[in-house]
Amino acid sequence: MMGAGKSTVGRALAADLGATFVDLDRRIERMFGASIAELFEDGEAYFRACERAALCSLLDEPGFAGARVVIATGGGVVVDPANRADMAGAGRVVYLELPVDALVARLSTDAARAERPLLEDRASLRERLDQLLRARASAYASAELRVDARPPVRAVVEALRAALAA
Ligand SMILES: Nc1ncnc2c1ncn2[C@@H]1O[C@H](COP(=O)(O)OP(=O)(O)O)[C@@H](O)[C@H]1O
Ligand SMILES: O=C(O)C1=C[C@@H](OP(=O)(O)O)[C@@H](O)[C@H](O)C1
Ligand SMILES: [Mg+2]
Repeated sequence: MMGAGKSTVGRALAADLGATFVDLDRRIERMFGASIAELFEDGEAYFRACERAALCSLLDEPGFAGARVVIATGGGVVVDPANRADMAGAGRVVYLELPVDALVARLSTDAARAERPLLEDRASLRERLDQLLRARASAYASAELRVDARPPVRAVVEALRAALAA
């Protein structure tokens, strides 16, 4: 989910593993020459199409198969079943799990919400996150691995490494 720490933890994990790090949101922005917020101005469906195109282009890159790559996706990538299938086929998919209270705490700044149009203009951040978590529960449950995202970044990275090595 947004705010769980995918971008932060993913970058640190990649550095530890000597792997390439890709933040899919940044790749979408480069590919389409627009910010996430700008892409959402044409509607969520348009953003999802851009997101799918960016994921496919990454997974189809020559040399991707067998490369050491850590990808932090956006939290909504799993809404499209085709993305779920492609990610499961391409690598190990990890769900970073965080209770809604902690998500609210991490997403309460204006900057965090400006980068995440789905959370803008909502009276209650908690209600919106609860609603999205309910809608996405089965998609998140389909991940191969689930890691507790509450501890400090370093501890989450270590837990990820242990889960991936098991
Ligand atoms: N383990 C953590 N403990 C405390 N704060 C964290 C942790 N992981 C990430 N954060 C903070 O939470 C916010 C959201 O993190 P981010 O990596 O952007 O999440 P995501 O990519 O899943 O939306 C950032 O301010 C980040 O510094
Ligand atoms: O969960 C979502 O639908 C989204 C998550 C965001 O990424 P983060 O999960 O990195 O915040 C970004 O892709 C977009 O705002 C939509
Ligand atoms: Mg992110």
